[in-house]
Amino acid sequence: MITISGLVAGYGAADPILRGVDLTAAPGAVTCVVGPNGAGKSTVLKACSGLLRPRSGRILLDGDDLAGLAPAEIIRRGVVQVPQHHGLFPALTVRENVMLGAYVERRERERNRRRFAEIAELFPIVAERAGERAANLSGGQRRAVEFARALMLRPKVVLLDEPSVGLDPRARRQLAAAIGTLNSEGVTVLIVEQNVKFGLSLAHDAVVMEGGKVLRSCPAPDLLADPGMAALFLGGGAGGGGDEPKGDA
Ligand SMILES: Nc1ncnc2c1ncn2[C@@H]1O[C@H](COP(=O)(O)OP(=O)(O)OP(=O)(O)O)[C@@H](O)[C@H]1O
Repeated sequence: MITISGLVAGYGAADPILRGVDLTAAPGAVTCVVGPNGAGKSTVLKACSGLLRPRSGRILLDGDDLAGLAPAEIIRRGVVQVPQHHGLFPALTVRENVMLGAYVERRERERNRRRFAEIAELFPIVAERAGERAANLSGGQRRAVEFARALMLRPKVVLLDEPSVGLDPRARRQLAAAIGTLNSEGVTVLIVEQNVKFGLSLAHDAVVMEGGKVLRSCPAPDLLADPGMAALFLGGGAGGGGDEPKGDA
């Protein structure tokens, strides 16, 4: 469980982008953060993974405060972020890319080898294309390999920053299946998604952000059914992503 309270964070000396964010990602659930462009959604993930040092507030992982810890320490504690773009090394094989997920524990060779075998069972693409260069994969297949890599250290929490960007509908279905696989491993998933309907259709819980604050937290189906949602997202320029019907995943 991740519990964020009073989180204030920003870039350089400028005014903070996050102005007191409170949100919870329930254990074993998928929580989707939505909101207009510039709301601060990705900034929340950067603070959780240690890429951005919060100015104040707490980010509790099962009661321990992660705020201000170094990224490598946060990974060791069980929180892994899947980056938005260019997550794989194209010249390396699928296997090499997945094994990099255990880089901070690279001396544990035997344990990592066993974990790779488990992950290859969870994600068929990893088993089927293990020896092939990542450059040869489709967009949806790459996302699956990125998720596989994120599982190497048995994380408690996986942070996904706009995973559907650039994917066609078929690849989005593969992505949805891969997120289901992450979740079936008992991982808590915190996802930021521009494609609001797609993100909410995968999620148990929803968090709406605007202007660096949380406007609303509720079950994802409640937000999907809310007629005010379209006004917020279409009006706010986030584009609603209305091409992905609920349940299509
Ligand atoms: N590295 C950075 N340096 C300075 N400002 C930044 C940086 N990254 C983001 N920002 C600013 O922080 C604000 C929030 O950005 P953030 O990426 O968190 O928003 P978001 O809700 O994820 O929106 P989007 O969907 O457009 O990515 C924006 O005004 C953005 O310009």
